[in-house]
Amino acid sequence: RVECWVRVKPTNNFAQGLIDVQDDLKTINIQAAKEADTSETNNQKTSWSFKTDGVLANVNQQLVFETVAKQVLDSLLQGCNGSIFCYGQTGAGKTFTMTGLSEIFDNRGLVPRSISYIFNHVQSDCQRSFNISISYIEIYNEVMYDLLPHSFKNDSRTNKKQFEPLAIKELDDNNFVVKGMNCYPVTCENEALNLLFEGEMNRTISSHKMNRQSSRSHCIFTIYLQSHSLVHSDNRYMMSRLNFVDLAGSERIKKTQSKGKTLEEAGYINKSLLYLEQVITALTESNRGHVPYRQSKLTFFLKDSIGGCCLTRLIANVWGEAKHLFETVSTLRFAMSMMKVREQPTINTYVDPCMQVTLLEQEVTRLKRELALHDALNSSNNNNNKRTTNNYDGLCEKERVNIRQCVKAYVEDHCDDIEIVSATQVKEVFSAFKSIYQESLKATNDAYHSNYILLNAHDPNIVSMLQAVGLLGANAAAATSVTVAAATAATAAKTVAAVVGDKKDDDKNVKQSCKLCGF
Ligand SMILES: Nc1ncnc2c1ncn2[C@@H]1O[C@H](COP(=O)(O)OP(=O)(O)OP(=O)(O)O)[C@@H](O)[C@H]1O
Repeated sequence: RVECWVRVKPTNNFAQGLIDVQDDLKTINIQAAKEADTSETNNQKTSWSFKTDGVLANVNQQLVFETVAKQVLDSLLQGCNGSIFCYGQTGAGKTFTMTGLSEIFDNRGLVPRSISYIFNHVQSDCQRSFNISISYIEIYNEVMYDLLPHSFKNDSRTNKKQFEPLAIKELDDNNFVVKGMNCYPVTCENEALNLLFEGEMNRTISSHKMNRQSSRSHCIFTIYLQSHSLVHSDNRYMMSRLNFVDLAGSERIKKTQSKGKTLEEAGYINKSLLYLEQVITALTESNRGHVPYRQSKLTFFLKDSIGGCCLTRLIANVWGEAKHLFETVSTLRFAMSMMKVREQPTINTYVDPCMQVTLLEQEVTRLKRELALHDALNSSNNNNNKRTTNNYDGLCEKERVNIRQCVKAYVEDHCDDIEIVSATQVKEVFSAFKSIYQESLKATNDAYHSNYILLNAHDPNIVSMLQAVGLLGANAAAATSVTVAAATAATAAKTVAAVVGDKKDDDKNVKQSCKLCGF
């Protein structure tokens, strides 16, 4: 299931006694006080208990990264899709968690830390090669924009009209593309960070009573990874992507006192968050077939990014003051729904079409060669070029034994032909010849060594002894190589065979020689 973590924004007015984080650092109990603004939560209910995956209170950005993002990143590098959401009321710290503060290095958020983590990993991985690219979009007032349009280098945001709205085009039930969305390849951490900062500049931000720099849109920063093995030359590759979803904050108009444009924005924000909630609810209902993804751009875009095959994490940002108790309860309720969404991350493996073509071409060439040989063999066997069913796979054990028996029969002169119908068989026949030859060579050598010993023909004593017994002529001493085999000492050598140059002694001579030598 989807994991949900609660991040509590530091405040001097923490609602002590109303919000109680248990020792397990997972359970949050909330008790509404009379004076707290809880009128809209539930008329009857005044206490709640929420069991989450963990509460991150008074923790630094690094710990949030390690707790929430690391596992998703490792899985991304393995080829699984992932999503990290920040959800919560306006001003609760979503953007701080996601992007952080660029002025202070230690305050950088999940996105820059993740970029750094990914590049560290890919640069030290000698097993795979990676291609990384980045896109950054926002959904503002139910219209989708590219925060990194082609002209972004010379064009900072002053007016939304400068940006072309993007449209989602459905390819089939499971796939869609965002027409016109740019996806930039990046080769190092700095390139990726530059894109993040460029996109940040283009985000729609307004000021209201609860946040001077309130994001008025849902922003989705996506890192795409494609990787090939450097070790195995196969045609498969992996593709995965990770969405960092910084949702616009839900807000109560009464509190933010939004007017005019900000009021209109708040309407869109609240409505799209409601649609997101409906999607989450539908995903948790086991027998519900239809999930209303199409109700908003946000849910449509995130269709395959909430649970399912995608490893999903939610950070529920809360502002733990008594006056925000209603929003805290509502954020935690959303987290509870999200925790019911099931997930089963899967590795996205694809076949590289170019490599597939190369491999198939190689296979065709091999088969053509095989076929040509097959035809040649058939025509020489007077088969009128008629092709028989051919097996291009390796031979089975039975076929190998058969071929070996045929070759043996051929070598021992029991037959005149070996029937061959494929190149695989030719290979096997050669291999059978080789092994039969080696076996017979070994058998001959073994027999020779068990019956004879070798004498050194350069040893003058041996030479003069052989001359004395008449096995060598006087001039033969100059022979470059003399091999004399004598019967083993153990059996007192009954036989001596001597070969001097091309002179061969017959058995009778040998026997006489042995006697003379005293063998
Ligand atoms: N954990 C934190 N530590 C320090 N400052 C924080 C923390 N969380 C939030 N803040 C500060 O609170 C203010 C509001 O945070 P932020 O803009 O991230 O909220 P938000 O949830 O994104 O709001 P909105 O939905 O309106 O965009 C910022 O000045 C931010 O620096």
